[in-house]
Amino acid sequence: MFPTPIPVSLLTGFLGSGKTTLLNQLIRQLPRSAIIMNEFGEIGLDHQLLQKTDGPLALLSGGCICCTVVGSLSPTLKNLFMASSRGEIPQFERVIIETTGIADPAPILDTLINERWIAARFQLNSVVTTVDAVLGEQQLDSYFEAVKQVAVADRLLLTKTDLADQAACTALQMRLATLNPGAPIITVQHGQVDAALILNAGLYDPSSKTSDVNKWLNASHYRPAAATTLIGRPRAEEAVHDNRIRSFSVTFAEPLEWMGIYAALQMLLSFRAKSLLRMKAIVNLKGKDKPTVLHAVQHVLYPPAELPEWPDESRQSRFVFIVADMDADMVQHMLSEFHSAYASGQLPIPADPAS
Ligand SMILES: Nc1nc2c(ncn2[C@@H]2O[C@H](COP(=O)(O)OP(=O)(O)OP(=O)(O)O)[C@@H](O)[C@H]2O)c(=O)[nH]1
Repeated sequence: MFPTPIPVSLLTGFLGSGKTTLLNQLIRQLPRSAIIMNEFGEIGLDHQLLQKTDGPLALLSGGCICCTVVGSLSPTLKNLFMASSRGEIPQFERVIIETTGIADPAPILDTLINERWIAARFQLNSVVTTVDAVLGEQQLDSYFEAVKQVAVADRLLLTKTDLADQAACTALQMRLATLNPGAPIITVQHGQVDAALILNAGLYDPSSKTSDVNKWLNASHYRPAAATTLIGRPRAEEAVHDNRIRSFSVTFAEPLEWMGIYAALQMLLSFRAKSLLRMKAIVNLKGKDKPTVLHAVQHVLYPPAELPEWPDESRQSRFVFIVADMDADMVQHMLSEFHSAYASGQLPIPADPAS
């Protein structure tokens, strides 16, 4: 038996958008946090901007955490855990990973989910993305990485609002809400924010020790797949990256065949991993009274988890997707066709479909 996994929050956001400033505020409120900072250069500087913290601090220097140094994340987490268990460093109750400004969160999540030793002890709790109120528009226009960081966030923090005019802030907020309708947008100045508002965005809230699936899924904020052919603001030249992103929901009234859903998701994850930025779902599976929750990021599908009860009266299966360069109709079609093929016996169900 392992103890409750330690929550891990991923702090991302474009270069200079205020990640370290925010981190300084967070560690004041959450002194028992272990901090992992990823810096591009061989000699990192960012950590020198970090104020003194009571918790342990680890640096991943010399490359980006999502590519060159991704292999270092797992030993770093292991070392922190073991050193804390042996009493060599202070005990910590959460981990905050600050990525470089252009990191892709998927490989980081891959480490957290697919390495068994790590997955038994750590659990992703939130992806927080900072967006610069002054330069954010321009960065979203120029860099698809910035758009993806917004699209995968659980919480969006609009920083430097003291420097931007109100109209620009409002326009940027509308753009962010279009790119990621499910993530609350919180405005911050000099990183000042209540940590409780931005951390604990995962399905399981370690502070209250409860799951709030409706809050996590936020399905009502997403348009149905059929209504998403044209979303967002008009297709201006400079918003070309935004036009590649689609967010939508897919619902099913009838209980679903797990093997069909699993096969459809595996196809998407295997062949369109780069396009599947994020998927969350609460699913009514045939033969099960309780709901199953699913969560995927690019090629990574979290292990399905059964919830103790339905969050409301509805027994519909609800999926929300955030995708890039992928057609909402195609996704809906695949889920529906694979479900039907297995439900009707066209495709045989293996003896133990969950394995
Ligand atoms: N005026 C103002 N300045 C801010 C605010 N937030 C951050 N800054 C400043 O913006 C600059 C960049 O902030 P950082 O926190 O270092 O940004 P970062 O995202 O960690 O930067 P990289 O690690 O280089 O990607 C610093 O000079 C901060 O003091 C804010 O809300 N208002």
